Amino acid sequence: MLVTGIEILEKAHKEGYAVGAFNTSNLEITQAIVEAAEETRSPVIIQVSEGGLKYAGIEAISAIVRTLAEKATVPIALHLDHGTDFNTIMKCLRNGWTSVMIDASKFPLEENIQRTRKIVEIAHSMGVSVEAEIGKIGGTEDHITVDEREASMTDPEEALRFAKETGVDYLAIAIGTAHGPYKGEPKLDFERLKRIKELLNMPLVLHGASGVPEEAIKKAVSLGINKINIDTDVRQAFTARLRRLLEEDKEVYDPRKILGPCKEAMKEVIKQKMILFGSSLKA
Ligand SMILES: O=C(COP(=O)(O)O)N(O)CCCCOP(=O)(O)O
Ligand code: NA
Ligand SMILES: [Zn+2]
Repeated sequence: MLVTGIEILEKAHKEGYAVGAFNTSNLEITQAIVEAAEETRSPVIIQVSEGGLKYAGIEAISAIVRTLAEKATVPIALHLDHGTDFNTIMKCLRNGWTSVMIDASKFPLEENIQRTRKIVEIAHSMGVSVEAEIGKIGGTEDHITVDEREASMTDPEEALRFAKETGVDYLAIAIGTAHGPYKGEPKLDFERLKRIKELLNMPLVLHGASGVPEEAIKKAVSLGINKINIDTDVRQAFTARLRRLLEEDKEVYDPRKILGPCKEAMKEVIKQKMILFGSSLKA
């Protein structure tokens, strides 16, 4: 069933587990996420980035996700990932999204608070939950120095003020992860996470979780992460299966015979994540 993000994440926060938030931009990825959630009995957040909306068209991808989510027997939220454009966020709200992220983290704190509060007021008036970001979660391609990385991490006291002044439902924090594949091993600042959770006592979001070792994920969940964003690992599962399939079968030409196995490969990766995050059997 289609539910709001806070319905899923409030329970995860109270019971101390995390829920996967997986990006989609087409039918097969959406099917892989929903089937993985059904087979592991997990709640799940299906999210679309602004790039994904451009690729699929907001009406089409909204119809695919909402149709599959409403038929599913596990709770599913439809979430806008990294919403930066006001009109795009409003379009998602008009298209039945049940959760939106306003990512104003590139602005100074005061402006991030103003922009976030505005979206919270509108979304809450429509019964939709809101995620925001404080601190900067870059991409692994960003060439930043160690001090810059340190400076980009979330300041716990600022996070407390941000949460209080915006009314946001769940907060994306920067504790050392980055979008995209990692070159070395990411080092998460667990002390910082622990402090933020103690101060805020609300659902917290980890971006850039693909490529983070399982032990670090488990520790982050034990310290209070409740929503975990995964995109790169699913993309890589799709592409690895595709390459192998075309290598092994030079004759195949039916997209269903190509996309079908790729969907299965993505589903297996997603199921493993759901079990790792502790969301299996929580639906
Ligand atoms: O935090 C994450 C995922 O992080 P990951 O890369 O570690 O999986 N996300 O928020 C997903 C980012 C998706 C970006 O999509 P576009 O390419 O369409 O802009
Ligand atoms: Na990553
Ligand atoms: Zn992200």
